[in-house]
Formats: sequence, structure tokens, C-alpha cells
Amino acid sequence: MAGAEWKSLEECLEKHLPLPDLQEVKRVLYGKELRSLDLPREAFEAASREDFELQGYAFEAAKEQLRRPRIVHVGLVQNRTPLPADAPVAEQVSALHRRIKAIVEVAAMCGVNIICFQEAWTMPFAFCTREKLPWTEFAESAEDGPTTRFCQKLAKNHDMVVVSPILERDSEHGDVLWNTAVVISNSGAVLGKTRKNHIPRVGDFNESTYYMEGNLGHPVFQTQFGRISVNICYGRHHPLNWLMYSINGAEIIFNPSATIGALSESLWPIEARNAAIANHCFTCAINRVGTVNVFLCSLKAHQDFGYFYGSSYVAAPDGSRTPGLSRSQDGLLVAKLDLNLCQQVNDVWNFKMTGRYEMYARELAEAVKPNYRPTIVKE
Ligand SMILES: NC(=O)NCCC(=O)O
Repeated sequence: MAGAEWKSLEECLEKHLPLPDLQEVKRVLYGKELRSLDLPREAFEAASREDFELQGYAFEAAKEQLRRPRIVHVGLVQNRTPLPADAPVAEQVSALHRRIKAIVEVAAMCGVNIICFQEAWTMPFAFCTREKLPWTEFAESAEDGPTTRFCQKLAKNHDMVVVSPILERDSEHGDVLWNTAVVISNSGAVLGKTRKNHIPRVGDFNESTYYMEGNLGHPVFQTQFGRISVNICYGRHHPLNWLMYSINGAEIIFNPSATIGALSESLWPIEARNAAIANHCFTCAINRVGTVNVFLCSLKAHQDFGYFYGSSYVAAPDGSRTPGLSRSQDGLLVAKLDLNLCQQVNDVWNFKMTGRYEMYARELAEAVKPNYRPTIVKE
């Protein structure tokens, strides 16, 4: 399994395929070709100084007579953890705050309206160790913890909606921990929070000792720039999870993740792209980068997490998608979306109209009953 030395699928295709083949391969793997965004020179200079990748693309929609284009710029951030996992907790959090502040400043230069960070962005990825201290010390209040207050400042200073996925400690309800995304309005107010609905239990990739399945359903947040929701990491394997955010009106669904090559790299390009197609919305898949060395673990089997392969991307309802950010470097992906594309594609493919939800609602309601017998017709 390749680590950082294999930079990206895109670089590999471009290096090895003759141009006519490359164009056909890209047509199939990436859909309609996207225009590169003309981002400011100072943004590229700052990104290079800060040693992260910056890419930008525009998704276009057809002109309409009655509606004006609904343009929004989203920013996706992927990053390594700057300090080793055995550094003091407060220092690790501060280093991550500093790193993200530098990236958000570049996002602001690029006109980003909504930015989303990776899953549990304030900590090393320790969920599979099954140890408590020091990892549970990274948990914070979603409403007024230090990270939320930090993000409120960013949001207000840059007039930007901030989606901040953290490990939440809910001290109002018995100190329960949750895997949560806090949504902060561009005014700086906390708009609300949403929790991860599905927890991985995939062999050693098991996060179930840290937090419970979310209990907040599928909230959608009305922002000044459009309706957004957050399907956290492993939730992307569950088509019904995407569907419910879409049924509640999400036009952009963020998928902040932490996932490794051996487990999911072949699924990664398919799932969020497919969800954008199936639900007539934009999806933003974000993954962290690098290896995480969690030294305190007592169980050898849970120490080696493998390689977090980055490759964050945005997909549109017409199946087009951006290239991925690199597998090896911190990065900011900026995408200009015209949200009118959601309704335009819906009117062509009609998945909502032809979805037969009442039939599935009836059948599912029966299928979950303890005495249900599957309908199998035998000779
Ligand atoms: N953090 C998390 O849910 N990881 C699960 C891995 C995956 O879903 O690919």
C-alpha cells in the first residue's frame, strides 16, 4: 500500500497516459471538465510559504430566466497533525489552531464562503487505540469550548461559515462524548451542531469505545450561502444517511473523514460522487493526511493505523468532480458552485420524483419488525 511517495491518482494518470487517452479516462472518472479557478497570486504565495497545496475549480450551471445564479465558494481543508501524538495535549491543540488559522487566511483571500475541516480536526486520530487518557482530554464543549470560540473568531473575521468537526464533551448530559460537527455562521454565532450517526466497527478500525451514535437526526443548516449538512466519515457508506440530509433540503453535504488506504481508498472516489448524483446535491469529501504515531497504545494490533491518504474532492449533482488534493500534503481545495445546478439536474433525472419513498417507507417499517420474514419466492 503506497504511502506519501505516491502523490496522487491524477499525477499518475497525467504522467503515464497519452493525451487522447487521458481525456477519455478523465471524462469517465471525473465527468464534465471543470474550469480551473483564477485564484489570487498572493493566495498561492501564502500557500507555498505555509507549505500546503492550493487548488481551485468552478462548477457551472445553465443560465436561467427567473433565478439568478446562486454562487458559493466552498473550502475543504486536509492536514497532518503538526506535533507528535505524545506532545502535551494543549500544545497539540494550539499547533492545530495555528495551522488551520494560516489555511483559513488563504481561504479568505480566495473568497471562500463556507469552509470545512477534517473529522476530529483538533486531535491526532486516536479513536482506534481504545485507550482513554490522554485522548478523551481532546473533547470539548460544542457550544463554548476553546475550539468553537476560536472558530467563531475566524468566522466573524472572514465573514465565512465554519464547519468544525470535533470530539464533543456534552457536560449537560452526563459528560457523554460525541463525534460532532459544529456549524458556525458567518456572523460568528453558533448555528448548531450535528453528530456522527454511524460508528465504524471494521476489525481494528473500531471507534465504538469513544462516542455514541448521534442522536440529532439529519439537521440541515440554513446559511447565508445555501443549505448545508454534515455526514461525518463512516456515514458515507450509508446511502440512507446521505438521503435523509438531502430530503431535509441540503444542497451541499460535507463529509469530513479520517480514513486509510487499506480500508477505503478504492471506495473513496465513488461514494461521495455517487451521493452527489443520487441526491441531486454537491458533496465535499475531506480526508486527513499522513500517518499518526500513537505511542501509548498497549495493544500492538491497534497501533498501526496505516496511511491517511488525503485526496479530498468536491462532486456535483451531474457527476462531475474536482481532482483530488494530494495524498501526501496538507491542502486547501476551493470550489465555486452554482447551487442552481441541484434543481437543474433534479429536473433532468428526477430521482426525487421517481424515488418511490412511500413504498420504501412502508417496506422498511415492516422489515425492522422482529417478526418480519423476508419476501423470498420459492419454487
Ligand atoms: N473515522 C471513521 O469513521 N473512519 C472510518 C473509515 C472509513 O469509513 O473509511
